[in-house]
Amino acid sequence: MNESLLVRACRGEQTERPPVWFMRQAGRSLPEYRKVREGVPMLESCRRPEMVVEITMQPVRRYGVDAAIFFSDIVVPLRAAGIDVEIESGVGPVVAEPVRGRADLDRLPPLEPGAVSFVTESVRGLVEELAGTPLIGFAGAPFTLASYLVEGGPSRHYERTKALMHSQPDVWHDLLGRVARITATFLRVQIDAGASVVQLFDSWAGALSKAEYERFVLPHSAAVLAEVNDVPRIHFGVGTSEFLPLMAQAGADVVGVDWRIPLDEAARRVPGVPLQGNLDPALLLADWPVIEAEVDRIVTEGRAAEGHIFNLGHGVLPSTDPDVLARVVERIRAMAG
Ligand SMILES: Cc1c2[nH]c(c1CCC(=O)O)Cc1[nH]c(c(CCC(=O)O)c1C)Cc1[nH]c(c(CCC(=O)O)c1C)Cc1[nH]c(c(C)c1CCC(=O)O)C2
Repeated sequence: MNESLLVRACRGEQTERPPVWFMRQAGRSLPEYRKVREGVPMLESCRRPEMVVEITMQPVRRYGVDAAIFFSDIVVPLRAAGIDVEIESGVGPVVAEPVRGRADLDRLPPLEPGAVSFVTESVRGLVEELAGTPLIGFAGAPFTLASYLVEGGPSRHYERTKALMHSQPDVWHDLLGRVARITATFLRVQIDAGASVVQLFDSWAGALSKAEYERFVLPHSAAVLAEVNDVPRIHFGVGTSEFLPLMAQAGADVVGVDWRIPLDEAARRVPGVPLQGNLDPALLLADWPVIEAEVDRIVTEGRAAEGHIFNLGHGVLPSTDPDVLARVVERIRAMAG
């Protein structure tokens, strides 16, 4: 497993071609996914190992990607720790009783590994089924999870979250410390069951200034990443180009880059750090010659980095044509020479 293209790129090796996988490769862009999920609520599907194995395998079978991403959700560990959270279709995570002050912190107990035994069972089943293709375990980073807990759901401006961090910093740090422990446990369970690599998703960290990230977020993401340093760690954010060095400093082996800066520019910002990215997922809806040129540009610019994992700059959009993703994989695989 250590010799998979993915793990080699994570270690900073120049590979004959970049390994390729897609964030949100398992999910609504696939008709076979919609069929399996019919009538089963999202979080319920995450608790059924057979379904998790099937959905995780679907894009691996269809595209021949170089990694599987565990089918779950960032709120699964919160729910397992006892928080009343649901995923509403077309909306995202919705928290029944948002965290607004100190009194609410008691509702965030540690996550007992036994409460996610369905994760252990799913990962074990997957590792067997994957027969050598590496499995990426994942979790939401403390900030992104806390934003849902504080706002009560998806947010445009994160105003309650920012107000809390600045007005009650002690409550904020207590909250992020608790979420970090839950996140670390969730990742540990996946690693112990056989995940080869982990990715920490700080999808909404780009809402913050560099100074806010450094003071209010970085120490907590660093605490999570320090606890899982026995496997390669990918640290991903959207809109985080202005503080890529801090994302690396938090303890990442690989930094994820969205589409806002080219990879050679990203490589200058974090010298020596392997990169993952960075095709704009919206462009997958453009004509094929446009996509082809973008794929080639990204692979070329990625050579400036110490190791490159080809991915999108954010998740696959539900309206994406799966055949287009198949062609992207085909084009990259053909580069092996
Ligand atoms: C912010 C975030 C969430 N969840 C996740 C993130 C970070 C990644 C990112 O930034 O894209 C991570 C996630 N969610 C899911 C996966 C595993 C599948 C994969 O990546 O291939 C992963 C890695 C499944 C899912 N998670 C969700 C779906 C869609 C649910 C469905 O099929 O009905 C899937 C396949 C639901 C979800 N869960 C969340 C959102 C915003 C949504 C979409 C809501 C909607 O538009 O319906 C929270």
